[in-house]
Amino acid sequence: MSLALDDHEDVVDHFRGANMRWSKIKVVPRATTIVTNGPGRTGERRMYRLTFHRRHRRLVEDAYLPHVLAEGRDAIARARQRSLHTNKPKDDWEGDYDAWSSVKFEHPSTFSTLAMDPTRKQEILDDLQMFRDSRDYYASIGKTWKRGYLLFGPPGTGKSTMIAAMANFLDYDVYDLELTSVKSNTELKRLFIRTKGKSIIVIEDIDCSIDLTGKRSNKKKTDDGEKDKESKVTLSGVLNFIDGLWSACGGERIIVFTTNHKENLDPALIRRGRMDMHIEMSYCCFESFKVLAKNYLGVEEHYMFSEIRQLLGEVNISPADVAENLMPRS
Ligand SMILES: Nc1ncnc2c1ncn2[C@@H]1O[C@H](COP(=O)(O)OP(=O)(O)OP(=O)(O)O)[C@@H](O)[C@H]1O
Repeated sequence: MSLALDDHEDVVDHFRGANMRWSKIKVVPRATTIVTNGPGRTGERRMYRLTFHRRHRRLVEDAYLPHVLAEGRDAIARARQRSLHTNKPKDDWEGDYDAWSSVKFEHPSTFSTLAMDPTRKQEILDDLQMFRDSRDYYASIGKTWKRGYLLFGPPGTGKSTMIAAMANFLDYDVYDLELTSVKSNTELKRLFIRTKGKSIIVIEDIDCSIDLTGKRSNKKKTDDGEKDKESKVTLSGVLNFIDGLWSACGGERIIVFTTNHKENLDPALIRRGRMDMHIEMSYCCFESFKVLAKNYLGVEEHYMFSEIRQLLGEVNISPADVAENLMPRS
């Protein structure tokens, strides 16, 4: 729902026993000079006027205006249509503004459907919450408002699912950066500059995208088996991307790397300050199993649970494999 006021229309808001009257007014400058703000505009300004009894002045300054601003921010966030962006190959760009293609972000994963150790889950939630609420703190210590998370663990343990849960929790957009289709550090920089705040920038399987000598990995081969000679994103390009450039682009961005092999990554890439929190996604423990059983079967207690607990202590099985087995079979 959106509300608007017509010119000279009034609306009264009741706040803690006080009446707050909002009206929309037009102000035409008295100066003879005509200021044009675009076609047909003559410098006329429209604004909202708030009228209240003088005895409510402190209430308005200390409580009502902060309340209105917070409500406004929430309304904008609620109305915001979130997007999942993926980078296009450079040849398809019609300019930098066209570097990303976007679709509606509609992943259903949340922290309550995410199966992992509950204590660790709470730590991550607290960390994200703290990040989101720390704009003033980052400004006061002179650091850019950004945070890096490294998600590592075997396939099917929920790294992508965690990213979706983070985006849903924070109400952020997701930029899924496919590094293997970026041809140079300059292109990487241009892609980055086109990202917006309130977003999570994701590089999945980072170890498969660049190698530790700073050259591109040889994963991507041309048809005749030759290495793709055009690929020139380097480790230092990625390091610049993570820290050097942030300051140019404002804040409220999270960057997430995922990998199945943390041990293969250059320590420079994942040191604290770049990847602030390292999160291990591991095989299914009993606590994770209970979340999956509840999600998939609606079962919270079962006579087989003690046997399952024992089995999960003995074998490594990913949450993806457990989930697959909990799906109804035809
Ligand atoms: N921890 C988890 N909690 C809930 N569901 C999970 C979890 N892990 C895996 N799943 C289920 O398994 C599917 C695959 O998991 P996901 O893609 O998140 O794993 P991944 O660790 O990113 O795997 P890969 O390393 O192969 O990319 C998900 O769509 C989800 O349904």
